[in-house]
Amino acid sequence: MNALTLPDVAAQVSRQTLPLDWVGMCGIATPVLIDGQRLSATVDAGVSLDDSEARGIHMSRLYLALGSLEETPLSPALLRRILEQFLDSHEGLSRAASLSVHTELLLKRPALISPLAGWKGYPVSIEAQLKNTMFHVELKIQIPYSSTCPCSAALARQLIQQQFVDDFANKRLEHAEILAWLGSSNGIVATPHSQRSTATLTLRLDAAVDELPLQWFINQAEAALGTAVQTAVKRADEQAFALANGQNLMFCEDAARRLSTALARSSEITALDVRVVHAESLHAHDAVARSRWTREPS
Ligand SMILES: Nc1nc2c(ncn2[C@@H]2O[C@H](COP(=O)(O)OP(=O)(O)OP(=O)(O)O)[C@@H](O)[C@H]2O)c(=O)[nH]1
Repeated sequence: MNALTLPDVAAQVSRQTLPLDWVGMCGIATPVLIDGQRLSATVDAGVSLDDSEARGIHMSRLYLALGSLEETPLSPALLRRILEQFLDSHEGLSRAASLSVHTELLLKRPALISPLAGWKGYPVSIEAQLKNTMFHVELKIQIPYSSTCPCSAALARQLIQQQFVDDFANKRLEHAEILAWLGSSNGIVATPHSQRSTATLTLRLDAAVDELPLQWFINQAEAALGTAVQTAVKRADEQAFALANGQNLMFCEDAARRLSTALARSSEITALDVRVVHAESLHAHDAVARSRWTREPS
């Protein structure tokens, strides 16, 4: 038996006629090339099935079109070429195609003070769509950071003041005694709560952008947030981190506003969705804020 005699169910007419919005494969394993790194990724690839009578799409044609992902650096142009192959190989069946690449970008980050550095992983998804010649790319990036509650800091400061009143009431203030008190556990009788937090940025790239500026967006976001989580840490780095957090108190609302304002200045994007999650240590639930923004067409 040769290939010509193999039954082809996809080519049959469907008994139920109904177009489908999306048909494809999710979780295809592949290497991808981003910023000179060869990364392990999973891909979701699909097309619409607009021919309501066609039994199925041709999944092998989508799968084979993904071959260039392991050889060519990932870019909007490459994603577009693959999506065009999806549609060319489904002529008469499909008018829309989409491709999502999920991976983790690894960036080496220096310590705050010591000459150390370490790797940090940033989960990213690159999602491309082609429909009626309209092509667009969205980047989804997750960025971990640290946040200290401003309300908790104010309440802790008040308790420290109260302790000072209790310990020094009706006493002559001696510099050496106060210095020693500040270094004791009474001098910091309460501490504000802080938490590891996550910002998820969804950015729609302007059609003129011909690269994937993932690192640039991550750097912009971390600069806006101010207290990125660290990699290699010695005591000097931990002390600098404690100072940075003390000078950078923020509610989830503050974090969402800072990110939205910082990224709205970027001409590379036409739409932005910022979602921040503060995994509270005060509560068993999270504090969450969201900001969405779309550039008006000029
Ligand atoms: N459409 C469809 N295909 C499926 C599904 N699950 C598995 N497949 C298989 O995907 C394989 C590849 O399909 P095709 O691309 O049509 O393969 P082919 O007919 O050898 O390739 P062409 O000659 O290019 O059409 C087939 O063996 C299908 O059985 C499904 O749910 N839908």
